[in-house]
Parts: sequence; structure tokens; C-alpha cells
Amino acid sequence: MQQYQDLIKTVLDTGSWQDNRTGIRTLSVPGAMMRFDLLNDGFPAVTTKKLAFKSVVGELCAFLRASRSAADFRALGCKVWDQNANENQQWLDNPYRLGEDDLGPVYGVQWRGWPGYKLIPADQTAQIEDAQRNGFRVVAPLQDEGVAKVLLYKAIDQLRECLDTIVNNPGSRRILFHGWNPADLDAVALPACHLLYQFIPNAAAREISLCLYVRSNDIGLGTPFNLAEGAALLHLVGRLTGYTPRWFTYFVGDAHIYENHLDMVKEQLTRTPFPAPKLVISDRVPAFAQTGQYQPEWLELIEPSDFALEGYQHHAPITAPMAV
Ligand SMILES: Nc1nc(=O)c2c([nH]1)NC[C@@H]1CN(c3ccc(C(=O)N[C@@H](CCC(=O)O)C(=O)O)cc3)CN21
Ligand SMILES: O=c1ccn([C@H]2C[C@H](O)[C@@H](COP(=O)(O)O)O2)c(=O)[nH]1
Repeated sequence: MQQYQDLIKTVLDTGSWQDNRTGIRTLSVPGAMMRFDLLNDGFPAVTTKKLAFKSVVGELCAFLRASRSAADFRALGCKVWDQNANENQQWLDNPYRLGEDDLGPVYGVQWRGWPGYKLIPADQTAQIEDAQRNGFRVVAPLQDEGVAKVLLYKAIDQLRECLDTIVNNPGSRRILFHGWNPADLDAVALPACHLLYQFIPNAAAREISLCLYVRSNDIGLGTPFNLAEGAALLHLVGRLTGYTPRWFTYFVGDAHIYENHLDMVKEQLTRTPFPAPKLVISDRVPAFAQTGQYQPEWLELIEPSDFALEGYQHHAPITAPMAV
């Protein structure tokens, strides 16, 4: 994967030193982009070190199940959330933390159950009825600054709505889900880094593409994970909706290399990337294109063992400490 080498080079050549909350400074570049042709170039697994693929797909499955406990991530084979859940003093002191291993309403909770509220004047019955038809339920009548209102609530399954739209209205340019919930930023171990996922189906070609925006990206540890995870999600969505994964475009806001990761990334630059592997999703995950049956419940049924990399050649493992 040449794109990852190029990103490392760009940051080493043009980055500037920045301080941040972790106490480990970074070499940072404001804004970077990589694009992958998944159909013709294969799966974007980093090859200049060993990608912890089992951990990546474990994390993805935990997100798909709306997990908020590092214990659930561990049970699916992913340990990378332990430190954020249990070793950051600010989070340990946060009143929203529900005890050992809790992360708060992170990624999957927002993807699958974004807390949606409406506060509607009690006399707007047409609005209230419309909201109820859309799945909102009345929580309580209340007085708001002297006006009688009704509070309604719905947990919004943004990801499921994306799949529904891909199947029913693929020309839509509004097929996206968001992980950044401003009302919950004070209640999470870490505000979402990969936060905006937009699916772009091409109904004529039966191809689907993904644009992903990552606000802050740890190029040494986070980027390989986030790339593999975004691409695996696109493959899964394609399988369940009848589309072939095509372009995966990856945008980064603050693209940075931690000072204690410099040896790791420089070592990777001395290594020649291998050809990309292929992602295989197990046959038991039904292909809409073959069955003609829409089965979005597989978003929750999928297991880490349903994902495999075929022909994954990689250089020797290297790792470095994660900044907490
Ligand atoms: N500083 C920081 N960087 C991150 O990339 C990051 C966080 N924090 N916090 C939350 C998640 C967790 N993610 C992580 C955290 C650690 C690894 C990591 O240590 N990876 C090792 C092996 C992991 C394994 O075997 O499971 C690696 O060498 O890739 C990867 C992604 C991405 N995120
Ligand atoms: O999926 C992820 C999650 C986290 N990161 C990195 C990016 C930053 O280095 C830290 C988060 O710190 P902030 O101060 O909140 O930006 O974790 C990642 O790359 N990918």
C-alpha cells in the first residue's frame, strides 16, 4: 500500500511539532487524503508491518453491536480500548463513566442508537403525530418557559437507515452516518476520531463507494486500523445491499505521528510494500445480489471470524506505545 508510505513521508517532510493533551508531542499536518480502488487494487491492509486484523474486525463487530464496554470489545478479540476505558485519569473521574471498562456512548452507540429528541409545542398535533409515525415516542408533557410542550424520543439507527436508503433510493446523496454527537462529548472516554461515513452507490454500475472523514488520526497505530475497518465495513454493506465495493476515499483532519512512533514509521519507509491482499467475507453472510432478499440483521449477526484476508503478505511486526 503505497498511499500509507506517501502519507508518512508527507508528515515527516512537511509536518510541524504540536503539543496535545497526551503529553507526547506529534509531528502533524492539517489535512490529508488517500483513495483506494478496492475493486482493482485489493484491500488496504498495511503490509510494511503486520496488521492486527483480528483485532480490527473485532472492533468493527463491537461497533456494529453498539458496544460501549471495553469488555465487549475484548470478548470479540480487540484489546485496543482497554487503556482508554481504564487508564485515563480524566475519564476515571468523569461522573458519566459507568464503572470498569465503560467507554460511554462511543461510536457504535451513536451509529446504531443516536439519541434523538424533539421538543414540540403541545398544540402542534400534526407534528407530534408525524414524529410518532416516524418512531418517536412521547416521553413526557412539560412546561418550557411557560409554553406547554411534548418531549419525544427515538434511538436512531443511522447505519440501518443508510442500508435501507442504499436499497430503496440509491440515487440519494444523503446516505451518511455521524459519530460526533455534541450532546454526548462530555460523556465519552474519547470523542469519535473516525466520525463521518458517507456511502455513494452507483446504481448503474452496481458499485458502492465510501468517503470517510477522520478528524484526528494517529498515523502509526490508528490509521492502519481505521483504513482496514472502513474498507471492511464497505465490503459488508456492499454484500448486504447488492453492490460491489469500489472507491474508498479517506480524509484526515489532523494527521499526526507521535514522537515515540518515529522509529516505527521510519523503519516502515525502508520496507517495500507487498501487493494488497483480498478481503473474503464468509459465504454464510447472505449476498443480496444473489438471494434478492434484504437481510440487514446481519449487521448484528456478523462475527469477527466471518472476515478473512486472503494472500496477506507483510513485513515483520513492529509496534509502539499508544498515547493515552
Ligand atoms: N493514541 C491513540 N491512538 C489511536 O490510534 C487510538 C487511541 N489512542 N485510542 C482509541 C483507539 C484505539 N485504537 C488503537 C489503539 C492501539 C492500537 C495498537 O496498539 N495496535 C498494535 C497492536 C494491537 C493488537 O495486537 O491488537 C499495532 O501494532 O497495530 C491500534 C489501534 C485506535 N485508537
Ligand atoms: O480510531 C481512532 C481513534 C483514535 N485515534 C487517535 C487520534 C489521536 O491520536 C487520539 C485521540 O486523541 P484526541 O486528542 O481526541 O484527538 O487517538 C485514531 O487515530 N483512530
